Amino acid sequence: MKVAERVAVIGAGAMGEAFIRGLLRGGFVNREQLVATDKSNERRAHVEQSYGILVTLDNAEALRTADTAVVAVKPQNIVEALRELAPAVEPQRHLIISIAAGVPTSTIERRLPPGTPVVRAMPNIAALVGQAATALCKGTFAQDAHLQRALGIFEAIGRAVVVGEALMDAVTGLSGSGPAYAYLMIEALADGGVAAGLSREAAMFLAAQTLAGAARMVLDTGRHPAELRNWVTSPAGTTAAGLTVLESRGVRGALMEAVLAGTRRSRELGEAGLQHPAASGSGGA
Ligand SMILES: NC(=O)C1=CN([C@@H]2O[C@H](COP(=O)(O)OP(=O)(O)OC[C@H]3O[C@@H](n4cnc5c(N)ncnc54)[C@H](O)[C@@H]3O)[C@@H](O)[C@H]2O)C=CC1
Ligand SMILES: O=C(O)[C@@H]1CCC=N1
Repeated sequence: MKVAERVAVIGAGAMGEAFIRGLLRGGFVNREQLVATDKSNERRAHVEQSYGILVTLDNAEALRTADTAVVAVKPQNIVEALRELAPAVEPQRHLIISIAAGVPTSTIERRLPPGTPVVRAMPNIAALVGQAATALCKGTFAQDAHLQRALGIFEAIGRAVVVGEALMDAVTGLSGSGPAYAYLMIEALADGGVAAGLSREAAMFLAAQTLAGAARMVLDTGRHPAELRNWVTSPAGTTAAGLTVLESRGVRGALMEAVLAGTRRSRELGEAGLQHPAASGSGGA
C-alpha cells in the first residue's frame, strides 16, 4: 500500500532511523514526505546527511508539516515528547502513532488534546530492510480509517497484524525484542561452525541464511515447525544428534522464558509512573 502523506518521525534513534530507511527503501514515500526530529545534534546530523530528509529539533514544527507522527522515543522520554507535540496536534487532521514499549494508548491520549486519534504499534528493527513484524491496536478516538493509515505505513516496512491492546506487551516480548534473540542464535551457530573448521565469513553467511530460509518455510508453507523439523531429522543422523543437545540444555524453555521476561518488562515500562499526570514533569519513568 502506498503511503500518500507526510510522516514525522519523532526521535531518530535506532528504530526511528530503521523507519526512515525502510519507508524510503521501498519507495513508499519520497524524501519530501518525511521529516524527522531528535534531541541529539549527532543523530540529527547523521539522519540529514544519510537520507537527505528535513530534520529539526522542534517536535511541534515537524508535526505541523505532517499528517501522521511516529513517536519513536524511549518510554522514559515519551511524556516530554508528547508535551512538545501537544500544542501542534489537530485531532481532526493528525494521527499519533507510538511505538514505545509498554506505554498504553490511554497514557498517550491523556497528554494530547481531547479526541486525538492514537495508534499504538510494536514493530521491530527489521524495518530497516523492509521485513518488520508489527502488531498494532487503536486507542479510544482512532477510527478504522486511522488504523488503515497506520497499517499502510507498517506494511510499507514489513508485515503487520492488528491485536487487542492487552496483548501488546506479549508482542513486545516476542517480536519487538525477537530480532535480538535471533542475532544471538546466528552468532552462536556461526561460532559453532568456526569451531568445526569453517571460515568466519562462511559460517556467518550459512548461519544467517539458514535462519532466514527456515523462517521463510514456516511463513510460506503454513506447516507446523515440528513437522518441518521432522523433514530435516533423519534417523540416527546429524540433526537428531544436535537436537538432543539443545533439548537436554533446555533451549526451548529458555526461549519461552525470554519472551515472558520481555513481556513482563514491557508491562513494567508502561507502569513506571507514566500513567500519572504528575509524572509529566521531566520524562516520566
Ligand atoms: N530498538 C528496537 O528494536 C525497537 C524499539 N522500539 C521502541 O522504539 C523507541 C525507541 O527505541 P530506540 O530507537 O531503540 O531508542 P534510541 O535511544 O536509539 O532512540 C531514541 C531517540 O529519541 C531521541 N529523543 C529523546 N527524547 C526526544 C524528544 N523529546 N524529542 C525528539 N527526540 C527525542 C533520542 O535522542 C534518541 O536518538 C522505544 O520506545 C522502544 O521501546 C520498538 C520496537 C523495536
Ligand atoms: O528493548 C527494548 O526495550 C525495545 C522494545 C522492543 C525492542 N527493543
